[in-house]
Amino acid sequence: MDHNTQYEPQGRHMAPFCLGHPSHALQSEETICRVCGALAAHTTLGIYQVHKLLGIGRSGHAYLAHHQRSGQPVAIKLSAASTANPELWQAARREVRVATTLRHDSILSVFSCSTWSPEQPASGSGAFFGRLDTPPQTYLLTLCQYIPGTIQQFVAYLQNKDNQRTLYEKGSSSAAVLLQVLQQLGTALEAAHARGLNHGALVPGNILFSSPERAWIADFGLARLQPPPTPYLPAELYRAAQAAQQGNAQAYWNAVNPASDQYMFAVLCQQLFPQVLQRHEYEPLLPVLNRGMHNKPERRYPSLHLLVQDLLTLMSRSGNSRGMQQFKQPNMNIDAGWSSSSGSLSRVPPTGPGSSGSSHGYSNPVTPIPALMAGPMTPALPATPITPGTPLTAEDWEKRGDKLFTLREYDEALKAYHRAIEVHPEKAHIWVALGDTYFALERHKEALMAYEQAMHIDPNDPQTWTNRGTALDALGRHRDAVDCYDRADQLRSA
Ligand SMILES: Nc1ncnc2c1ncn2[C@@H]1O[C@H](COP(=O)(O)OP(=O)(O)OP(=O)(O)O)[C@@H](O)[C@H]1O
Repeated sequence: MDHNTQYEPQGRHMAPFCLGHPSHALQSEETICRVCGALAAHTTLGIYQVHKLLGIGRSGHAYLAHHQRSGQPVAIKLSAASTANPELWQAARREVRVATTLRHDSILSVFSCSTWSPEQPASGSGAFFGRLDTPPQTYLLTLCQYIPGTIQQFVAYLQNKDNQRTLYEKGSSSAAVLLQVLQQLGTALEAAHARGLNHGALVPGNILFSSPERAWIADFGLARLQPPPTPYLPAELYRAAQAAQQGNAQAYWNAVNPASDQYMFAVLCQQLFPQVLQRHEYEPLLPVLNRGMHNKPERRYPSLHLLVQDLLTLMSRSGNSRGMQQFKQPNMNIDAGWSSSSGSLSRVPPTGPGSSGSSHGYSNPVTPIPALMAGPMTPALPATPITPGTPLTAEDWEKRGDKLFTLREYDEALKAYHRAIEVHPEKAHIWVALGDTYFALERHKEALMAYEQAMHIDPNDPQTWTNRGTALDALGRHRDAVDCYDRADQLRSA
């Protein structure tokens, strides 16, 4: 039975009907359709009114909703209770928060992740966010950034002859745009891996586009709740996926890792290339993808950015290098650019000793595939533990804080950031880092105070507003939180 993602009701005073199938009749008080499980049109969830079904994924429905006062669009996802157990939900919520604290340009922002039950009053108080006591008929409700473009639209854009001509006139090409997007996705995944986060289901529905040149990965923390279908599932996860299908979702949750994300990324590339590139453009790239999809995880690339780097180098070398020169600029070097000039991520430190002087620049030669195939996987986190030393400068303390945060040693990270702040109380970004750390420890009041201190120093940083909103959400102050998100949006679009 096909569901309906096209229908967007116009009037506000129509008889209630199901957003999934307008023909399904609903009683006036019904919020969820008893036939297909979709929400009724115009359902109000707190201060948002649901307008349209965006799609149905493995674990639930995604909707477009609007903030009732400002009209700001958001995406709301509802996953039914049967998709995960409460402990896993808690873990998912933690991961969602950590993913949001990454503040990566290509990781979808999640505003809140909580529970909702249709029996609760659905309008007015904003009290739809429940606690995780998981009563029956509870849904995991995720409120996140709405990103209108799909991967299908992206492909259609690059296939369009007029667009190809326009890109050509600008000195670019479909290949260059595709690679730019793959690079964004690659850096997002790498940033997540560096924080110990694995995605777990890089399926097309989880790749969104705010413009043809700007891609986002959705559902960090949520995607892992359910295994993806073939061809995205790597062989090493079959058993865990089977266990998940038999009710042990934890098995899949625990089994995903950076190498399995790399596999799925390579599968996505394999699907995209023939649709966007000429055969002579993508054939030289297939060995790279084959390595990314190797049956043995240890034979894949040590990290995803090496895979992207090889794609990039090979594409630049092929006859069709129009628009590729941009990727050779120094700030596209993943390691060197991640913390500052690429603007992609503000707080992810280099992931290993010596990585700041990295040799992973895109202008480097192709990684020799056979030579590395036999090598062990490079761990995403520093192999050597951080030994207590005597850092001399505030910058050292800050770096130490970053590293400890990456290692999830939040208590120690707190100490390090406090030391950095003692010297540099005027640096807003350290207060934000401190706030993120308190947040990771679920010390929400202190997180809020740290974010507010950062805002006092720099009131115009949209990310600080978003983080403050997340802390307020966690403290149950949902209306204040939404005001923060609104302000963040205003600042971003200013
Ligand atoms: N934040 C968002 N903004 C805009 N559209 C979205 C957003 N999130 C999801 N969608 C749309 O809704 C559809 C369903 O999303 P959902 O997350 O439920 O499943 P999926 O991503 O397609 O698959 P999966 O469950 O395997 O992750 C997506 O395919 C996408 O088109």
